[in-house]
Amino acid sequence: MDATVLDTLFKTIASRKGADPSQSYTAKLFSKGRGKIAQKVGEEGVECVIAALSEGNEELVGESADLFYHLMVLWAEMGVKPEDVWAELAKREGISGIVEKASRPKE
Ligand SMILES: N=c1c2ncn([C@@H]3O[C@H](COP(=O)(O)OP(=O)(O)OP(=O)(O)O)[C@@H](O)[C@H]3O)c2ncn1[C@@H]1O[C@H](COP(=O)(O)O)[C@@H](O)[C@H]1O
Repeated sequence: MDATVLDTLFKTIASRKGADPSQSYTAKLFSKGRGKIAQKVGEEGVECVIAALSEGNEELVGESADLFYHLMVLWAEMGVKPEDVWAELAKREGISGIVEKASRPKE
């Protein structure tokens, strides 16, 4: 993942808070609120699944970009910073998902 591209995108997204919704798609999303933004993240996730199962790599790349964009709008809406997510990923580096799952407390 190229975190620089994502960090730049996040700064652009954050700069759209309070901007004119008729001039900026991001500002339009912010004006619609958290529910709509979260819904868009879900839709783009489903579109990634459809691209992978019924379309092809080109479509998957496009839908993945849509997903990242909408997810970052959700982070900005919620006050989550990209560094928070990068730090969480860095914390997991070298820890196998299988080992992590086995270490969870039994419910
Ligand atoms: N990366 C993106 C990006 N990816 C996807 N989209 C928009 O996301 C929308 C997704 O398409 P859909 O068909 O799901 O949307 P829709 O049907 O219009 O949406 P709804 O009716 O469901 O609300 C399209 O309008 C895309 O243009 C994006 N819009 C903006 N960006 C980035 O954000 C920057 C700022 O954009 P503005 O806020 O518009 O200036 C841009 O320069 C880009 O870098």
